Amino acid sequence: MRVEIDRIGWDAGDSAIVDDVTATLEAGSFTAVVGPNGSGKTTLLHLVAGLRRPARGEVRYDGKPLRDLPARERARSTALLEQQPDTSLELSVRDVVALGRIPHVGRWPGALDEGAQLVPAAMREADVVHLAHRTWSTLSGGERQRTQLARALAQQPRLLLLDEPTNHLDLQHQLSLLETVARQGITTMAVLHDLDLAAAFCPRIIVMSQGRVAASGDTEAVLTAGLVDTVFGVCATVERTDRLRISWSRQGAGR
Ligand SMILES: Nc1ncnc2c1ncn2[C@@H]1O[C@H](COP(=O)(O)OP(=O)(O)OP(=O)(O)O)[C@@H](O)[C@H]1O
Repeated sequence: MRVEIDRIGWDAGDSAIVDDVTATLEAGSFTAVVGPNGSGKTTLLHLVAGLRRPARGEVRYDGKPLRDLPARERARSTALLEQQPDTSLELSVRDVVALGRIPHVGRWPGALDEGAQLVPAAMREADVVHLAHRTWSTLSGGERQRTQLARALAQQPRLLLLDEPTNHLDLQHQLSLLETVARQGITTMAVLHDLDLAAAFCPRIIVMSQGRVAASGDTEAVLTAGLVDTVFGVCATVERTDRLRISWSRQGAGR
């Protein structure tokens, strides 16, 4: 799915939290959204998901204004992984993953029948097969994160929106989660704090600063040492070896 974000804005009281943001997510592309704390990344993700309605501008899915899409169609096409999924669920991991089928079948436990093939496949992809019978509330943060990814994959969305998906994950699982997402070929937008991971996995990037786009486009062109200093206030080294690498050295002068 191709997503156009066209001059969108969203306010809280008198403050513009997201302002005049324009970007395109090409079909099948993987885009990182980076920026300092409070720069509007999660709000932007929610606007693209349709959880918030822009006060200005519009979001289009394959050319159709998101506000005109029926809620069911939007729920089928878009999967959102939130930062802090609910912790009080008493469902098993397999049941949580099967919830991903609800937008398609519209009922429970039909979601489990219909997902007979897709649910285990998604669990294998996200490395949670061994947790199938564990209760959600007993999982570690990283196990929850991977279970939520399996739920999203079981949904077979056309747009995947991830809010800090590598939060809580050990290094091996950070890499495997991003590799798993990248090989799906689904249009994906992920809020990431780790610039090196964004550089390694996301060919496209949107850099947010104070609610606006500070820079966007091809990650290799956008992520320069100067930009990292200006936006994050950190001295960084950007190298192109086998891949684009970002390493920080110390606080910079930019902010
Ligand atoms: N409903 C709201 N009312 C008032 N302020 C809000 C509201 N939602 C978000 N904000 C403010 O808007 C700013 C952007 O929030 P947002 O969560 O989008 O930032 P972020 O870039 O995702 O931050 P972080 O990296 O810390 O997760 C923050 O200062 C936040 O406090």
